[in-house]
Parts: sequence; C-alpha cells; structure tokens
Amino acid sequence: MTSIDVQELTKEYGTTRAVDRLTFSVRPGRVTGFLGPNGAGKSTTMRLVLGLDRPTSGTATLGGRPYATLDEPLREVGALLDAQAAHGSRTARDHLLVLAAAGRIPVRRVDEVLEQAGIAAVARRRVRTFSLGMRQRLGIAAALLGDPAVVMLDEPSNGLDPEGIIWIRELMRGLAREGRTVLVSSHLMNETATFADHLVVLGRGRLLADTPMRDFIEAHSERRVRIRTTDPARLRALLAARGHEAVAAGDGRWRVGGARAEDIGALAAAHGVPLLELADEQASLEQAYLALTADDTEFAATADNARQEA
Ligand SMILES: Nc1ncnc2c1ncn2[C@@H]1O[C@H](COP(=O)(O)OP(=O)(O)OP(=O)(O)O)[C@@H](O)[C@H]1O
Repeated sequence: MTSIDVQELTKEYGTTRAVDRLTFSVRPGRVTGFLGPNGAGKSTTMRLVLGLDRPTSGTATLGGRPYATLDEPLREVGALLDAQAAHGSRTARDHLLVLAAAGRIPVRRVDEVLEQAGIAAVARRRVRTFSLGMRQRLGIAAALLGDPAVVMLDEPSNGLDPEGIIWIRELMRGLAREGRTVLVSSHLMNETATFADHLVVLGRGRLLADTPMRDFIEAHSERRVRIRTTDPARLRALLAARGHEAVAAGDGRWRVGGARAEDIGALAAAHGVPLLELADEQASLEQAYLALTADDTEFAATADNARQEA
C-alpha cells in the first residue's frame, strides 16, 4: 500500500511562497479531494510530489521514496496535470504507445486504457482534432497506463460533459475500492462532494484542513432545522421561550438555527402543534468550504476592486 507523504514542504518562486511548510498524508483505499482557492498551491504540491519541481525545503514521497528514486515510476504513480500535454500531431493511440514504450509497459495496456477511458473509437485520430473533454479522457488513460498504485488528477472533470463527469466519478471511486491512493484537485464543490471520502484543503500555501468530508461539513457549518406547521405563531413562541428563533423561509417553511429536528419534534408533540414537515438540513460542502477559506482567498473581489471595475 502506497501513501503520499508531504512533510514540511515549502516552495518559493522568488518572493512568492507557493507552498508553506505543508504536512499531510494521502492514504490508500479512499478518494482524497484536494481543495483550495486559485493560487493556493495545489498544482505546485502535485508537481513537487511528481518530482517536476524541486522543493525549497521539506520532502514529498510516494511509499516513503522521492519520485526521482522510484524504479518504475509509471507503474507506481499515474498523474493527469495538464490535458493539453499530448502532442497534437500524434494519434491518441500513438501518444499512449510512446509512453508505454518509455515505461516498459505492454502494448495490451494501451488498448485497455483506451477502452477504459471511452476513447477506443477515436484512438486513431490525431489529438489536435480532440475536444477538451476527449483530451481529458486521453490524459486519464495515460495516468492509468502503468496500472499505478497512486493516481493524482488535477481538475479531471474539466471539459467533461455530464456523462463524462459521472464516468470520472465512478472511475475514481472504483480506483479507491481497489485499494489505490487517489488524490483529486477540483474547484467544483458539489462535484467533489459526490466522490471524495476525505479532504485536504489549502489556503495561501498552508494546510487549512485534513479531515474526513463528513467531519469537515459538520465542523464548518451551522446546524439548522426546516419546519412547516399549521400553527407557526404558537411554534415560534414555544421556540423563542427556549432561545431559538424561527426565521420564515418565504415558502411557508421556517428555519431554526442551532437546533436538532428531534428536539423540535418532541417540543411540538408535547404541545400538540401539528407539523407538516420537519428535517435537519445538512450544509453543503460548498458552504462549509466557503466558510473556511473566506480569509484565504487571494483573488476575491473586494469592495474596492468592485468599485474600480464598475
Ligand atoms: N513556475 C512558477 N513561477 C512563479 N510562480 C509560480 C509558479 N508556479 C506557481 N506559482 C505561484 O504559486 C502560487 C500557487 O500556484 P498553484 O498553481 O500551485 O495554485 P493552485 O492551488 O493549483 O491554483 P489553481 O486553483 O488556480 O490551479 C501562485 O501564487 C502562483 O502564481
């Protein structure tokens, strides 16, 4: 089993500290979502793990070894960093054949991954005729070529149509089920919520969170209950007496912050207030993420920016 281990990793470009004393591990058997605002350092971290750049200090290892010392790197780690990387004048199949030859990977794998990525039918077309989504699939095929234990994908949903997005989600879940280590960066929170088990969140090069997704949402969002009743005035009064405020949602429903459905249900039952609807509302990953990263967004529009642009 191969983990990705990042220890006190720092990368400076001139005066910019892209990655700042970062420490985290990515474990096998689950999909880890890699999140953070633009410029937070996600791509730089992935490049450092893949030995494409040298750290200023600290280490990044795969199964305890730096990428440069791996005997058969393509068989140990597969990555999609830039879907435009394939040579436009080559066919998709030739592109993969070149990679396979360099990594001493059998030709049979080329046809397997073309099939797996859903591009077998266009395998003999030149890459420059490919749409962004097809290039993305080719990049993913290349990442899987060596049947690697570790898979790192930078924005894999980019350019994919709805069917492609479902495919990549199933693919990542399947890779994790097979016991592989899967690290996936994304800006799409609703999408990430459908495939990630665990999250690593960066802000300005630093680690903001390294936690199971469920815990992340719980920790960064407020509890809230949605109710609908035939007697809102009475229920509001009962709640107010217990320090809860019911706020009208405008559609006949009420929302009560900081409360649990079971407590409100018991209160309503004890006082004979009929309830038509009662549910705990789970905050979305997007809400939790925005709450956490609000102060770490390098490129957020400020009131001043907004005025200048107006
Ligand atoms: N080769 C480079 N030279 C100079 N600065 C760089 C270089 N690569 C990255 N940076 C800077 O490092 C910081 C982190 O960039 P990085 O691309 O790693 O962020 P990211 O989290 O992947 O962002 P995005 O979500 O926009 O892809 C940014 O401020 C970026 O401008």
